[in-house]
Amino acid sequence: MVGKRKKSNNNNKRNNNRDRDAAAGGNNEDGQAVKKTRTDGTTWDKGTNPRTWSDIVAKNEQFEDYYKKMNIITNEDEWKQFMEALGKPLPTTFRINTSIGETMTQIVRDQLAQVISKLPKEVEIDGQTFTTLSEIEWYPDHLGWHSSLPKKAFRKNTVLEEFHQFLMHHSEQGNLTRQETVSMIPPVFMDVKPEHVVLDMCAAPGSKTTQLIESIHQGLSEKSVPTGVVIANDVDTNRCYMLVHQTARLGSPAIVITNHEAQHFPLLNLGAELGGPLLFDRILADVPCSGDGTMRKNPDLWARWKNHFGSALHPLQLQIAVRAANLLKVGGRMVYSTCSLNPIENEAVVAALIARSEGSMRIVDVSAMHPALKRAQGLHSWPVVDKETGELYSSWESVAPTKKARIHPSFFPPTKEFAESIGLQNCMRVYPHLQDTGGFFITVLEKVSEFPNQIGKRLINQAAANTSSTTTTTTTNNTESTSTESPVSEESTATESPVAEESTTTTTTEKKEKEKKPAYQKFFEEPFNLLSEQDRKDIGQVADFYGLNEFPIDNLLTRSEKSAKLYLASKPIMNIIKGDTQRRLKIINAGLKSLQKHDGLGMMQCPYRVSQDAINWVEPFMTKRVVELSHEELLLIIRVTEPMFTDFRPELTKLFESLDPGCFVIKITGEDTHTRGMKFCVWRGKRSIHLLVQKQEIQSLANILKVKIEKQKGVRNHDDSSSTVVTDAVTTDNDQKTLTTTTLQTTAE
Ligand SMILES: C[S@@+](CC[C@H](N)C(=O)[O-])C[C@H]1O[C@@H](n2cnc3c(N)ncnc32)[C@H](O)[C@@H]1O
Repeated sequence: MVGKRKKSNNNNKRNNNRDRDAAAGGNNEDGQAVKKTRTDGTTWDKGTNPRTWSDIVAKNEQFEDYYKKMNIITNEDEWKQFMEALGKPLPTTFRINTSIGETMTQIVRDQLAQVISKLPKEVEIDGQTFTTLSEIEWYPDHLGWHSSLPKKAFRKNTVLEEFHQFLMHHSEQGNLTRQETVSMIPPVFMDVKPEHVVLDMCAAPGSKTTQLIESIHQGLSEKSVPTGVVIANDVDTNRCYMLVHQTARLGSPAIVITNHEAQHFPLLNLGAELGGPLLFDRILADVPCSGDGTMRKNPDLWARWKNHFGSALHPLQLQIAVRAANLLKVGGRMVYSTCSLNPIENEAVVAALIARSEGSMRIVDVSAMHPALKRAQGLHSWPVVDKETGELYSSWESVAPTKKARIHPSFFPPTKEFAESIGLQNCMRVYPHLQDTGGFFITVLEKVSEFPNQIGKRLINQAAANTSSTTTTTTTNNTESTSTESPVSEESTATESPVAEESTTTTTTEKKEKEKKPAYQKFFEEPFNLLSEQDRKDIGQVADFYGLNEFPIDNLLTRSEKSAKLYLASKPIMNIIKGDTQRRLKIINAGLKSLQKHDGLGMMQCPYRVSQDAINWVEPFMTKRVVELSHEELLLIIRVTEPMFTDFRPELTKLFESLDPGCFVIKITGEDTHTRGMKFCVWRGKRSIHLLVQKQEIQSLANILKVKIEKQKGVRNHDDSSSTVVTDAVTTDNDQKTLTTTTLQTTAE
């Protein structure tokens, strides 16, 4: 009898997992992507024929029936507008990145203004009128933009083509991010300050992460290192490498990329001297969801959408939300968001989290923030639909006992009184027809006191006692405290959820299955380390060579024994590396590769070159080897690839001759809005120079500056042998970009 029940429980669990994976749509059980992406950003399921919008029938009766029953929109006319908007492709939207520094941001703004001045307001294509470019009204500081032009329009005339080039070039350079409007919403409600310690729990592919990093970079002076950090986490290792790629474009010393299940994200004890347990000022829980708010971007979802997708993911979503609440500092803010319209993935999770928090979490009323953002209120009630029969349940009590394994009490709405008391209406629902976007759900929450059964409670109290005590010197040793109060053991009691409850009935076979770890759990990244004595000596040499007088050497990390690469990292990252002595945090990448060794070049005075990704952080500290060039001189370097010293004006020829061989930095001066303020790492060879920038980026630069790159003449290499050696031995920058776009498998650095 018992055995039978176990078997049925296990079957239920397997079915639940299968449902969850189907609902999440993005990954199979091994964490591998089962979706493919077209060049226009839309996706299709692997193994099926890729289809475009013209083949899509934007209709699914089950979908319409379900959401009518859910009463998400009660007005019949509005419902029609909603369905009509859902059945159209998404407009192109983007935002200008501010983390590239004030000068570059202004340059991009100026160029955008130039593009806009040439663009007609509207264009007609095949009898239809499209707005070329308009501002996203609610997005702060005129940084968000919206174009309803279809892709094919860009090829129709030269002005639009120019706009297209602008978009392509600046996204590649990391100066702007193409991102769906609704996806920009959660970070702007997080109110991230530069000194904050932020966790993005389900971060890949990372568009919101980049916004969070921008807030950390906000208002920094040129000669500084950020004081905060964003830890961007994802369970899927391959998607973590997408994060590496996405965040590399921004070049931030304030980023850590980790690979954990968000629901088990470790609470690190950094030791008394480093502040004790690592809790967060801000957490984004942009959880895996059924994604039916993205049907405009992923039209294939129309054909496969099922009414049980939402309930399949609810347990995991709740576990992640509970973990987030535990990891948040008291007084800290978290945002829970999904790109789903389903109340079971949305209000139900928020209500269950608050109920479980026993008053320690509250929903923040943000209706006065960003008033131009059109939004609907959170729902107070909804029915739960039986997957097989379509029957509607209004309460858990009315569910047949045989169904109770799959239908959890937390799927149901709370009582009217509870919903009102917690202000469930303050959750935000963004519908496609409100401002021509996808669909999204966002709730801002605040932690007002410790969570019941708060994980790491003793460590937290101890840290609080340490900070308030001015007389006692603490002797708590990091390893001791972890062994006396292991956050791991607390995790299991803290994450109560239907999924966790089910796992108590695991059979031996299942245990064995579990032991065969899925691919995403294998972890073989090289750890990050503090600098050794030898490294510090080498840095002395580097500092002399580049005149790095006040460079923050204490903010450097290495990764391999050879210390081939030095990473600039903000203080909270340094604290994590120092304090996480047991290496519990599975770090894929941390900080920003700033200096890189060029092995095999014994004749070089300085073993390190500056990395192009970090140029904005390193150059302000350089008192030597920075050369100002004009716009025309940059064009020459791009066109000729390896110009000789003598190709430049006499002063420059002399200057290049007087530099020791190795890396130096050029800064572009003058009034040209395309290039003013740009900085590049350049190699000084024996008689010629060349950019230490990835080929692809040089090509994109050439496109926007309308320069034709000349084929390199072989003879030049013979003339200038050192430059040939240099070209072979010194790879251009952004190794990580090449890595992520090609194999996505090896160690990312
Ligand atoms: C909605 S997407 C996140 C989008 C992302 N925040 C952005 O703005 O680009 C959900 C992500 O959650 C990840 N994920 C799924 N289950 C997870 C888990 N248990 N823990 C952490 N991440 C998970 C998926 O791999 C996916 O990358």
